[in-house]
Amino acid sequence: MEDGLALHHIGVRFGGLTALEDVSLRVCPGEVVGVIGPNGAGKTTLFNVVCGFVTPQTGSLSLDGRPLRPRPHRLTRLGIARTLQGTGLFAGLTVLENVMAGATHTARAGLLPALLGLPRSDRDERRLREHALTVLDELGIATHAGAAPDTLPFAVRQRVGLARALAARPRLLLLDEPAGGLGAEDVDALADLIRGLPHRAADPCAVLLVEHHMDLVMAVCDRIVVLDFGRVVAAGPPEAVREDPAVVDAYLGATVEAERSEAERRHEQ
Ligand SMILES: Nc1ncnc2c1ncn2[C@@H]1O[C@H](COP(=O)(O)OP(=O)(O)OP(=O)(O)O)[C@@H](O)[C@H]1O
Repeated sequence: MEDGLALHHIGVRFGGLTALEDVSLRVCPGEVVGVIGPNGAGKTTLFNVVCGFVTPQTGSLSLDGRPLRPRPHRLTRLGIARTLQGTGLFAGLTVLENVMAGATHTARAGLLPALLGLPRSDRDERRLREHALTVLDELGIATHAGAAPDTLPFAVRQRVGLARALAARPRLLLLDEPAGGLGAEDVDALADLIRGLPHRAADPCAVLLVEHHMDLVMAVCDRIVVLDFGRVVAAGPPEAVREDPAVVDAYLGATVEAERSEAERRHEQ
């Protein structure tokens, strides 16, 4: 039995442009797997393939060894949840309601009983509310349960987005640039949180992390896949990937170069 998510030889073209070519990767239960690469390397396209926003022209996906054809609205039923860049929270709902919205598919009663206010939906709602509060508590933001998201600092809103995804009790969480817009201290706290996700006592979940932030990826991932021009140029544990000449060339080299130019620019000022 092949547990977890696997991408097999995925290829995506947009007109004449090859966004992904022959990309294979696997995320097993208990793992945090990172996808990094320079701008335009194909990270977002890969994320969109797993979410079902982009259908690859070649290759296939599987979940626990069974063929997977992801559709964005069916992901949570497959045990997959995602966060997107930014927080994407509903402004008209409280923090708690936003998190409950992440788990509505687990409610046994359908929408109609809920609209009619029938007793079974009351029970469902109580269950959802309790679970949402537990997740908010786990993420250290339960005190904000009654707040409107747009009154909260970005780092808290970002956690609410994460809580909403976790409320769906996923076995696999897809994170798209979760460090975007966070300060160094918040990135450290996020790293601790991500590292713990596969080891949660209730609802442990593996993580696929697509991220620019090199320090975060190096700190939390068991394995890293490096893309460049849509191809996998390196894959392995962080310490091996960090040393890989292809990575230094494709990604770290570019970063070091950019940092050096920035330092020189500051020095000249
Ligand atoms: N919908 C689209 N139509 C046409 N080209 C696209 C589309 N989406 C992505 N591309 C192109 O595919 C390539 C890969 O883009 P992608 O956004 O996946 O890279 P990325 O690694 O996420 O980059 P970044 O770090 O800048 O977000 C790029 O050349 C991009 O311009």
